[in-house]
Amino acid sequence: MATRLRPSSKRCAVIGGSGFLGRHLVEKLLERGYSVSVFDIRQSYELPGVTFHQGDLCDKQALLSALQDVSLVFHCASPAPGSDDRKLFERVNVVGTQTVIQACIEAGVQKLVLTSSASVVYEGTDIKNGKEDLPYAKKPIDYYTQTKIEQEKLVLGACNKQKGFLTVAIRPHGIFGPRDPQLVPILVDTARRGKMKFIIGNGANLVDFTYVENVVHGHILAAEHLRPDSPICGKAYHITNDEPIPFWDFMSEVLVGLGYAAPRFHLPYRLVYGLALLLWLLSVLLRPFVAFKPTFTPMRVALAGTFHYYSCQRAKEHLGYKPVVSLKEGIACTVQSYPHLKSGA
Ligand SMILES: NC(=O)C1=CN([C@@H]2O[C@H](COP(=O)(O)OP(=O)(O)OC[C@H]3O[C@@H](n4cnc5c(N)ncnc54)[C@H](OP(=O)(O)O)[C@@H]3O)[C@@H](O)[C@H]2O)C=CC1
Ligand SMILES: CC(C)=CCC[C@@H](C)[C@H]1CC[C@H]2C3=C(CC[C@]12C)[C@@]1(C)CCC(=O)C[C@@H]1CC3
Repeated sequence: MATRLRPSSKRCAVIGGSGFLGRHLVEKLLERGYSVSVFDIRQSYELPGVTFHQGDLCDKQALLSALQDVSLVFHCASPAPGSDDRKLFERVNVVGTQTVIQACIEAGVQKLVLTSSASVVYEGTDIKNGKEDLPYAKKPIDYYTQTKIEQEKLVLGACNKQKGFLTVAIRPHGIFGPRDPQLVPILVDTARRGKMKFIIGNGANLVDFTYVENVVHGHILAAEHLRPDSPICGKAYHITNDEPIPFWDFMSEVLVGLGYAAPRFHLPYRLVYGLALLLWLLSVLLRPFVAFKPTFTPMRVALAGTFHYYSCQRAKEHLGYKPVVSLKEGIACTVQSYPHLKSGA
């Protein structure tokens, strides 16, 4: 019988490696001497040292060919959080994650690092310095959050020291940086349409935003600390910039950096939330006749008007985590990386 070679510990796979976070992770892994297989539904770039496998993560056979001789897997694929396609979220985040776990076990992968989200505990109300022992949201704010919860439970529950399959989850929050397809582009689009004039609430709500390189750093630390004797097996870790900032100060710094005016006029939180709820209901009721997507969804209003920042103490103690890029530096690099989004461009 042929003996299966023990996969090299420097050979890894990044599922979702064509995406924003995934690509930054791939670049850092290459810098650190790993060879990388990317598995993604699309191929968005080419890099020496990277083998691309295009496929859907619900397809176990396709996954198995990407996981050959791989000892470490990062799973950071997900549909975009802005979508409201419940079936897609369930298929990719839940069924797909079950398939990833089965494929990892069959392929002899030893470590699986999941990109979860700090929002798994967020219900639309204030969270101040939240720790990992907060219960999962009983009423998740959307299908994205609901399926991120199920996904995290599946991955952490699959950790099995006896069978040599170790898992850990990283919970970042509000990732930003060069090539982010979401935060800065949506912000600029809203500003260009003249809708970024108002501050929702009193503007004092602190929120975590995390520069993408810090998120990458947290993932690699977790992978390298994941051993049978380590306390991190089967656990979740908040990874943020550890510099909570008023939501509207962060938005204003990015806007002003790109040449747009900062929002100035205050609107009461409850009023805006009520209006957003009404608009959302209307958009659902009218969907068969007219398609319109409100900019200020109840989810965005809640994120813009409440406190949601998290403690990274556990990551500091167990992983030796410390952000490598400050918020100020992160904002400067991000603004610089979007010349085409500058006002007047
Ligand atoms: N951005 C943020 O602020 C935060 C993100 N996260 C988590 O981080 C992870 C990465 O997010 P981010 O980089 O922003 O997202 P991206 O959308 O940029 O990257 C996700 C990648 O996964 C791919 N993908 C989607 N469905 C499948 C599938 N069925 N099979 C294979 N690949 C698939 C996407 O392709 P396509 O684009 O074609 O869909 C995309 O290339 C996600 O798990 C997200 O939940 C957590 C906290 C905050
Ligand atoms: C009010 C307004 C129009 C703000 C524009 C920026 C928003 C698009 C972002 C502000 C906070 C962001 C955020 C996420 C997506 C983009 C924002 C709403 C997530 C929902 C992404 C996925 C997660 O896991 C949690 C994030 C929380 C913060």
